[in-house]
Amino acid sequence: MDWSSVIVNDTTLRDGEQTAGVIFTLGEKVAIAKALERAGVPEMEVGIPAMGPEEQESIRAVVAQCEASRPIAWCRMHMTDLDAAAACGVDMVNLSIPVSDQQIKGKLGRDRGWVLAHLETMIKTALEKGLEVALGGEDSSRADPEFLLRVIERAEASGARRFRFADTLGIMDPFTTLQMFKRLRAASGLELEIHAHDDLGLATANSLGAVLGGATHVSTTVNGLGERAGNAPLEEVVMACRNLYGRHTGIAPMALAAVSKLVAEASGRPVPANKPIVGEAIFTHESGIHVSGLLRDPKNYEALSPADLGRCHRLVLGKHSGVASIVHACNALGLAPGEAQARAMLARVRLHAGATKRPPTDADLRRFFDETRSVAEAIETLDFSRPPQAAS
Ligand SMILES: CC(=O)SCCNC(=O)CCNC(=O)[C@H](O)C(C)(C)COP(=O)(O)OP(=O)(O)OC[C@H]1O[C@@H](n2cnc3c(N)ncnc32)[C@H](O)[C@@H]1OP(=O)(O)O
Ligand SMILES: O=C(O)CCC(=O)C(=O)O
Repeated sequence: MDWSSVIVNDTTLRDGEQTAGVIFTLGEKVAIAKALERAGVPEMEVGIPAMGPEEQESIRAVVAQCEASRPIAWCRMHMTDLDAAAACGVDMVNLSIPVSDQQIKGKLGRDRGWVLAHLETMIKTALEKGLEVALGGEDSSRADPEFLLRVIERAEASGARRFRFADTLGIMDPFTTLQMFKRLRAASGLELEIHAHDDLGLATANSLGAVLGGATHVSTTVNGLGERAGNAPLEEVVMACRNLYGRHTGIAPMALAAVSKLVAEASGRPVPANKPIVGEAIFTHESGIHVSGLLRDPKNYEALSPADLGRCHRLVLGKHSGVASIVHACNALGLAPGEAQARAMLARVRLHAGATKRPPTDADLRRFFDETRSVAEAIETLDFSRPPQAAS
């Protein structure tokens, strides 16, 4: 295993499209796949062949354009699903099976013995059809860990190359995920993938826990699309693996913004302004102390390098600005207020922000400059060494 890298399996086109109300046209699917491939995403889940001819057509179209990325189809434990996948031209499937007692009994009406026997039959059949197999353990986080180990052992003996641990309901935390993956890693030589959902806002953290515990692969979706609260966002996983652990994904940070924009438009799910990595406002600063610190040295308030992402810092004026912000904004307009005038302008900026909830425009700032010039001049000529005169 190469512990300096992590392999991303992006499932925007499968779990991402399962977001309620989201649907990609064939053209959008191909465009997203191309963008992911250009960005350096090595694997992508491209859809569910069992859904029928239309889905199969779009899978074939995506497969046809994949050169560097490996397309993977999602299948249930049905022969017909495998046949449909093979007909789509993929050479690898994620063959999914519930592994928690809750779902084995409550969803499939089966028992553990059936799961072990059936996964063996299905993996062997897939291999005979020329399909490599990742066994997807649906609801792994609610499974009995001892049974999970038996599932993985049987999958390995049957010829699967990977086991995917799905936290289907997003109920894990990073610490238990780390321990779980250490245990699975110690027990098996298979590739191990984490598929994390974000119901508790922990999908990225749990994916990192899995990576530290020995996961070789991580499922992601662009902008964190996916069932309910979504999956681990591609952009967060890539940047956190790189910046925190020096683990490379081969995915270009510079490409993340464009992929995010494309998926936001195609999905009709806008990206919140403060969304980590790709949000429009993540490098925008208003607070006086931060702006003053940034102007002295950007490293004072830089979690990520905006340049790595093809971005730059943006400074705006508002209620929380300080004098340094005002002077900087004025200088950019060729204006040079002294300290007293800058303080007078700051009062105007705060009034403006309170009244409009917007930063001042350049024209507003020029007006504040003109309006405060005489006040500032008057203040600057005051002689504070003389006691104030009593009113007559
Ligand atoms: C956790 C996940 O994200 S799993 C992926 C979920 N994604 C989707 O469901 C999106 C696409 N789904 C579909 O288009 C449809 O549900 C289809 C084509 C897969 C199946 O459609 P239908 O035949 O109408 O079945 P329906 O959706 O009503 O029920 C699902 C069936 O799959 C079965 N099933 C669920 N998981 C599995 C599995 N891993 N292996 C085998 N069968 C399974 C269910 O038991 C149920 O079977 P039944 O109808 O014989 O009782
Ligand atoms: O089949 C799998 O590997 C996982 C399916 C899935 O999307 C999930 O359980 O959340």
